Amino acid sequence: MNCQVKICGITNLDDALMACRYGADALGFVFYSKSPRYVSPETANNIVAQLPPFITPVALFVDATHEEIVSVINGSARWMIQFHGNESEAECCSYQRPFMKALRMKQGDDIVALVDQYPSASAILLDAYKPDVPGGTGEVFDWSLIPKNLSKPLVLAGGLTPDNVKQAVKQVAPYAVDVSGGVELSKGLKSEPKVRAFIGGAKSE
Ligand SMILES: O=C(O)c1ccccc1N[C@@H]1O[C@H](COP(=O)(O)O)[C@@H](O)[C@H]1O
Repeated sequence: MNCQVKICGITNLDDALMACRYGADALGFVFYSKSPRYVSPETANNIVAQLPPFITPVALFVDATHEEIVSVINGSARWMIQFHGNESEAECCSYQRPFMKALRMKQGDDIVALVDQYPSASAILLDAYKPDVPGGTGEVFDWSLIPKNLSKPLVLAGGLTPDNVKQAVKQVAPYAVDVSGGVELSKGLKSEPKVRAFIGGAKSE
């Protein structure tokens, strides 16, 4: 299976084009102002306008307002949305764009039931849970907690790196992997060797 790869936390055009050159399928842009990877709608839409064809830009929000979301997605018909907060199915659907819903893995959660709350999602992203931090934590969760019978394509996230992505793809067989901190040089800036190694590792399985 060709595992899809999303490189998240893109803040500049050079990193975006570099990730595309090494085979990224999707690029994530963080519109959560408390994140060190925050990017403005103007900058992000300017980058998206210069992306090669067939690359999916993903707009990441954490409990954002309707106005914030619309101010981004109105800039391009190419946007897919990643909801990384406590958004309901009804809210996620209301933008009439393809979306994925992030769920943060806590011991004891009924993941199958949580996934089933989002029947309109194109995919479900599973990330590590850390209190008070919505994502981009760099932490890995216990992949053995992932149920085999999820009703949606799975995007695996949380603490993935060039060193563990191959094992993750082998063990979990996700539809896609998503990485932010694991391919950075510093917060918000991507490392070319790490991006190359990550995508190569994910797609070698
Ligand atoms: O990247 C961020 O700063 C971020 C902020 C708020 C919510 C989500 C965020 N990123 C997403 O978090 C996961 C895991 O990131 P990491 O690889 O562990 O750094 C991933 O889905 C990012 O898209």
